[in-house]
Amino acid sequence: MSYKPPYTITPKITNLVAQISEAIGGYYAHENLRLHRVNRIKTIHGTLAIEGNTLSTEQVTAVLEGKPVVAPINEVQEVRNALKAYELLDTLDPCKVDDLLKAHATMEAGLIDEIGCFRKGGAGVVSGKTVIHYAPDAERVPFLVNDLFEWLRTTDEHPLIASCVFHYEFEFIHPFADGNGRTGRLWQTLILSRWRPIFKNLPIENIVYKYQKEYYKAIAVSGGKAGCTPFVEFILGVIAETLTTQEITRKTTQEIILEAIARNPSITRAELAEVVGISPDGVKYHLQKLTKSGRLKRVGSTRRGEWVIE
Ligand SMILES: Nc1ncnc2c1ncn2[C@@H]1O[C@H](COP(=O)(O)OP(=O)(O)OP(=O)(O)O)[C@@H](O)[C@H]1O
Repeated sequence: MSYKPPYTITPKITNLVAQISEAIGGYYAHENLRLHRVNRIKTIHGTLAIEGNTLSTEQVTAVLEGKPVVAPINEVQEVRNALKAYELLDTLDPCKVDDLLKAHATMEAGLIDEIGCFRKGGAGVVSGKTVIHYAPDAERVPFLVNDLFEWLRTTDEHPLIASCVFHYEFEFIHPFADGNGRTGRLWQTLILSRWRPIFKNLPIENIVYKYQKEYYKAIAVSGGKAGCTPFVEFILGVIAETLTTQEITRKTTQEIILEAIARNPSITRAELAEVVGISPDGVKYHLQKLTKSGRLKRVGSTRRGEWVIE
């Protein structure tokens, strides 16, 4: 029988999925280059700071711009690698194990010997002097990872939930000698970006960093029969907070109108009012503005005609 990770859909999860889905509808999927850059820097800073990298966002920016930075050489290398790994987001297939290995090789280039391959030895997570997680034996790792990817390929779970479950299960397996946190977070972003491209631009890692203690706790209290329910709730909360607190581009009313017209050029004013959530008079005002500025043209009669986007 194929593997199914244990978790429960709680009311909190359902509510967060609804809240995030609603919020995401108001954001641009298109690239805004300045924000893309700002948010990518926040992402890289956040995901590396969780693991103890000391570079500031200014230093991460300098590395991105190819400027010299006074900092430990391996930390600068971590930043370079993470920047390259996040640049791969458009080309990686979230359901391919080979692509995971490729991402890991990029994330760990020049830092450890075992790059782009599963660990050969034991692994664990240590807090102070205490081992808080003993990862499964190395021989089992390829099978466990394959089972997890098979689940990801075939599940009809909502991507918001599936990506959190994947993230937790991945950290539990701890497939690599190092870089499990960074690669797991990258993979969740990858899965989410295939659902809504805006996720490439959302610095979720930055908010995870803000709640680093809670992130570790959510992993620690997950597991057993109850599965990763607490972790799913935690990460969905982080995504919801990212959507409300970070600088991301909101769609304007006119952009929503143009999108609706692109889908249906004969859409009526009343229908547009429904889509945008404003009055028909409000729609009229925006249609006039769009026509005046040359973005939109009416062809044919008022009743039977169509809109043409210029
Ligand atoms: N109790 C736990 N069980 C499993 N995984 C955990 C637990 N607590 C934390 N983790 C995960 O393990 C990650 C740390 O693993 P690992 O050291 O391989 O990652 P990393 O990206 O290389 O970090 P570092 O730069 O510190 O080496 C954390 O970021 C978190 O995702």
